[in-house]
Amino acid sequence: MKIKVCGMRDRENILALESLKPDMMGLIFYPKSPRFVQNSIPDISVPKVGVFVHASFEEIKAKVEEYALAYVQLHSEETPELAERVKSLGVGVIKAFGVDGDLDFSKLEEFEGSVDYFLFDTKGDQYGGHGKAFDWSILNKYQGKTPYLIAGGIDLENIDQLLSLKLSGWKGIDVNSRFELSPAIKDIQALEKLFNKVRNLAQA
Ligand SMILES: O=C(O)c1ccccc1N[C@@H]1O[C@H](COP(=O)(O)O)[C@@H](O)[C@H]1O
Repeated sequence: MKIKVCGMRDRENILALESLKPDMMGLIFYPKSPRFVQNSIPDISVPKVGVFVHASFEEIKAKVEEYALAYVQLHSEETPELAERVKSLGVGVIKAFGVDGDLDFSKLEEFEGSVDYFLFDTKGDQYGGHGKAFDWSILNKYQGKTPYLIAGGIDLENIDQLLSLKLSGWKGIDVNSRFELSPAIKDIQALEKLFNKVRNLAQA
């Protein structure tokens, strides 16, 4: 089970998180986010994911180069054509979809083969980072080939329930605001508890 920690920005906090060896670390390049990254980021061994909302190919390319991103997360209404252009930069692509009471699975089909992961996040009045979970049981209907991550309000209260689910295609979790002490500053001790739960389960 992969663990992505998103919304990082602060140098010391990033270095502390690196010691937990997450599979991916997310940097948010959306100016309206309280986690918007404009500063430099320390060199780390963890693959970095740039999160974009309504960004052009040129903007994404510039950040891929400046921050040595391993993945690009497209978190708004992007087209499969943009996803393919981004992939041609040599990065992995994560395409996010908002989930509320329902999810139109046919919307995913046009991205099959163009992206490395889907990411299912709770639909809300902002693009992400609202800290609310969706009803994960909807993912029992998933029949696609692309592996996916689950995001949206994951915390120490609901992780046991989430980890008890058997969902086809599910490869990881993405955590963010529910582990924050303040915007973009994560509680490393709380994350360590989460990592232990997820990794103990993987060994069971
Ligand atoms: O966190 C943000 O500010 C944000 C802004 C715009 C797009 C995505 C954003 N974050 C993503 O939100 C999900 C889940 O966050 P949470 O756990 O519910 O707080 C995660 O995929 C982040 O990448």
